[in-house]
Amino acid sequence: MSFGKSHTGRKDDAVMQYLLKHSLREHPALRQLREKTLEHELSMIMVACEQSQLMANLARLIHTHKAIEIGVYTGYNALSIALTLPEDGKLIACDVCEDFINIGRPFWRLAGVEHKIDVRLKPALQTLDELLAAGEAETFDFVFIDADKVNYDNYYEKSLQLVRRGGIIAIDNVLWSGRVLCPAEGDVDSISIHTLNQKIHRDTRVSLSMLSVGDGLTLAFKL
Ligand SMILES: C[S@@+](CC[C@H](N)C(=O)[O-])C[C@H]1O[C@@H](n2cnc3c(N)ncnc32)[C@H](O)[C@@H]1O
Repeated sequence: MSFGKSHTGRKDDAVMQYLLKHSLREHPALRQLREKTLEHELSMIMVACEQSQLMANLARLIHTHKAIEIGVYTGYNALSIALTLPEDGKLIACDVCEDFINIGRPFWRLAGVEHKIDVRLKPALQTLDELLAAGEAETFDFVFIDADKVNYDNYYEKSLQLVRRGGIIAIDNVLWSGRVLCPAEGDVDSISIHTLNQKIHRDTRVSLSMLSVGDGLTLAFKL
């Protein structure tokens, strides 16, 4: 069975296969969307399924009603979060590529949660500014940051304004396949992620955990 390519070598890793076989509980629409996405040329950018399940469990734990996803791709994680939301809950789904969204939408519909996913097709920073301008500061429970890396710090700062106390900001790719250890000169993505990792470690506005799940996941809990 193939669970995706987000985790390097996961198909050949017997321990990872065991972990997935004994813990993954995918809604049928999620499984179908993952399999459909694996046919896509950029499928390596899809979130790791066990990471998505962890975030959905956390979102449910804190009774998430309003969430934001920054970087949706085909919407595997968007669907996973939407499945945890109450009937009147909302996920603001930020992306710039309609073709990606169109791959996922039929599976959101199949799962009966399409109405909970509010797609905003424009640069995510613009969407976050619009939410702030609309008076939605401190009203969100959960944010997942997973788009262009050079804007990670901007996304983090805007998310801190939008999330309530006790809310969670989850940040993907914080280990960036190990390139954060010694970013090469001019490698702006690695430098941006590493700089934010250093900043969050010192940031007294949040408590945090950095997990090695997927490509590295930081969980920042707003104090
Ligand atoms: C790593 S993928 C997201 C994976 C997704 N979270 C999942 O569940 O599989 C990154 C996405 O960010 C989007 N993106 C890149 N730059 C963006 C921007 N400035 N604003 C919004 N989305 C952006 C890309 O189109 C791509 O779909």
